[in-house]
Amino acid sequence: MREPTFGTELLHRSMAGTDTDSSCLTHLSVIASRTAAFVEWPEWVPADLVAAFIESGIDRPWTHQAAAADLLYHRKHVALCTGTASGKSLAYQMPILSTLMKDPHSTALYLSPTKALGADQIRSLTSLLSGHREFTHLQPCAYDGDTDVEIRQWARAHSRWIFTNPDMLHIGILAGHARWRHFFRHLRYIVVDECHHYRGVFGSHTALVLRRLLRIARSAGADPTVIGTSATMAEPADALTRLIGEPAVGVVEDGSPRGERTVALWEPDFLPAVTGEHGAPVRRSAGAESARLLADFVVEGARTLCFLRSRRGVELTARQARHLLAQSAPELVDRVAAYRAGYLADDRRRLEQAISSGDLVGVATTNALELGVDISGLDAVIVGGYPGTVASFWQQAGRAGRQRTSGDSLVVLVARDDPLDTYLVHHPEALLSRPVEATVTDPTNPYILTPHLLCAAAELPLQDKEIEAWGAGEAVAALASDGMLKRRKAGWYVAPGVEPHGDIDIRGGIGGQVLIVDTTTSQLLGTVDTGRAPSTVHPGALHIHQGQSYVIDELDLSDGLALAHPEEPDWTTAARETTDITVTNVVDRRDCDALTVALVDVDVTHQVVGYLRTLLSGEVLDAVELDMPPQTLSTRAVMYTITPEALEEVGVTVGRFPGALHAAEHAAIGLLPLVASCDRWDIGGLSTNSHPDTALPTVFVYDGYLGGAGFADRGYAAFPTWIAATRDAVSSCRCESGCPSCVQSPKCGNGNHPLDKDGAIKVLTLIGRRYWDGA
Ligand SMILES: Nc1ncnc2c1ncn2[C@@H]1O[C@H](COP(=O)(O)OP(=O)(O)OP(=O)(O)O)[C@@H](O)[C@H]1O
Repeated sequence: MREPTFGTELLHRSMAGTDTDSSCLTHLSVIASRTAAFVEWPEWVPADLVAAFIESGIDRPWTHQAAAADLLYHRKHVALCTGTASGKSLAYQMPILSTLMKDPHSTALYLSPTKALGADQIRSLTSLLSGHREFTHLQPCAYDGDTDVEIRQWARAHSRWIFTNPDMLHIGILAGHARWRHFFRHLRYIVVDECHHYRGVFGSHTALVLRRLLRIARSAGADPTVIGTSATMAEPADALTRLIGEPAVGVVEDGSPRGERTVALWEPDFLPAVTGEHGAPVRRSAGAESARLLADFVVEGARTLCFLRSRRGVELTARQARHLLAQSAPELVDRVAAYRAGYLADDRRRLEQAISSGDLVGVATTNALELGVDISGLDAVIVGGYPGTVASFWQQAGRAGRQRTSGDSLVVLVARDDPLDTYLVHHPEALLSRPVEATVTDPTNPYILTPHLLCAAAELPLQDKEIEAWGAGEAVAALASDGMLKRRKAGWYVAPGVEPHGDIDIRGGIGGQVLIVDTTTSQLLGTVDTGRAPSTVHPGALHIHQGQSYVIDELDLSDGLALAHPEEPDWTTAARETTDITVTNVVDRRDCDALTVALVDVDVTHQVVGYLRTLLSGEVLDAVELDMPPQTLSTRAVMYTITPEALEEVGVTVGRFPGALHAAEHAAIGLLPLVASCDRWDIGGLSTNSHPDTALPTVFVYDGYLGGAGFADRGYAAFPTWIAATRDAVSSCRCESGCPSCVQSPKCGNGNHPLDKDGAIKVLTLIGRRYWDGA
């Protein structure tokens, strides 16, 4: 028998003497520890800098740090992909600080997807440099939405290492690059931290912002080298190459030490007396189960981070854990807290210190603490609900075991009542042995590319060879015929009066924005893009802002306003919408006799018809009807058709077509995130007995972004894997005739009716077989 590990012992102790059901544990595995591989400091690092590193506690670099640093120093773009807490910062600090010390003009730019992470990096850099007069001229400085106007001016004139994010780079730096001429002329390094974050629409926008950055730096006479870092990046060299549009070298051999990590997969049991939609059984929620584990671990003295998907989930889980502790160990109640986005930097720092010092033993958090935060001494991580990607799962898992002594840790994934989570806790290899997913980006999506072309032309005239390199010939021709771009001798210019930068929301919105306003205080709570407003901020919708709940009173799409008031109801809402699809173009197709699978361009017309109010226990409270205007989205879809004869042959009679296809569609939407790094809310679907464009039983799964964010393309490329996993998920679910863990969808426009679970298994089996037969 295997020796008990730190993790198994902790789990065992926590479960002993509680009513926790051990049958919830579906899998347990142990990832072995690893010892450090050190090398000497590269000879090009100045002695003063080596002394500063040693003083900060780093005696020698690990192998991967020196390898990546050396490549970067010698002007090769590097993708560094090594584990969490493997000291990726040192890998770029070495060459950047060395060059900045040797060449008094050179500059560097650091980009992170969040402001908080940039602030952490500056803090650790400042602490490294403090007390060394020879570094005072480096002046690292943040330049983001929180930076005061005077500091911005100062930073432009004096800072040699700017810390910013892609949003600010786009709107605040590239848009006014003339004011940054000195900085760009000497730009030697660009750090793109936490690269795996740049996926989907945000990734495509960032890829174009980076291309614009490189061309501006080059036109100013510089030739910067890029390092991209991540603990969880598939094919790192290719991923960085796609992101910056230039070849990069990968460094993946990890020389840092690692403790033993025990991973447990956990499926909460069905609740005995509760039923959901159409009488379906309901499982205990991932949040409630996570709170129970959090309280148990805290009682055992294990410092634990518990990740939840929503801010509200964070608040509720912390509250519930404290409530449980009040009964069993009241002295520990105040050692548990909630952490959510929206905290000020100082509060966040205090909280991180309280976790590091052990004053706080348990913290429930959103993914705000997932990225690169260096908190030491954590023993356990609870992942309350699969976070959507394997990459995120490992990022969250990697927050534990960061202490240098043993570094042993326990990670528990608690499944939500949803097909993907169900699948993963019963197929551990699909989570634990699968490489992290490739980041899906598509910078040639014309809806994303076109506005960036205007920005690029406004920054510097566009050259034909750049247009070719960006694959932008058609988009430029369209802009020219619309009179937005004009050709002159020096290249393409924007037409007078065109100011394109403000029209881009690089976090995903394409098109207009709806402002969400609290009518009791007139405070702006946030924005949502117009296309998504009817399904997210419809009247009656629950909206969460920084952990506070609001209920929407009114949505005015023409004025771009959603009005809300604060309220703390004990229910959540999910919009119900109907969908129509028209196929506008077949991009690729594969005919396998009775089955056709195709990648198609489509126009999707949505109409929100109501919403469902669900109690936090999972019980459905009621369904409310709504009449919202229809909206059309041009995007990409994966589509399959099956002949009626083939369906009947496998025992799905005509009367069962709608339920079988509908259930197969729901489950496939739930499982697409397995093959494309997306969230189930990024995609939608439609199934029909006979579609006007195909005259056959047809299922569509479409990308929820204008022009597509690459998710449907990925589903098409991985179609057989995706369908096989979907079939497995549905058939391994223990419910009788369909539940949220397999074929029910939280956003179904038809109230999850009709659904035929057995029919779906037959359809999915049939597709899998025909696809391979047609191979
Ligand atoms: N060569 C080294 N020897 C000892 N300690 C080191 C070494 N390099 C880095 N460290 C320490 O390891 C810790 C983690 O470093 P860092 O935060 O840079 O890791 P990371 O790889 O960026 O982590 P994540 O991916 O989780 O953000 C820091 O406390 C750092 O001081």
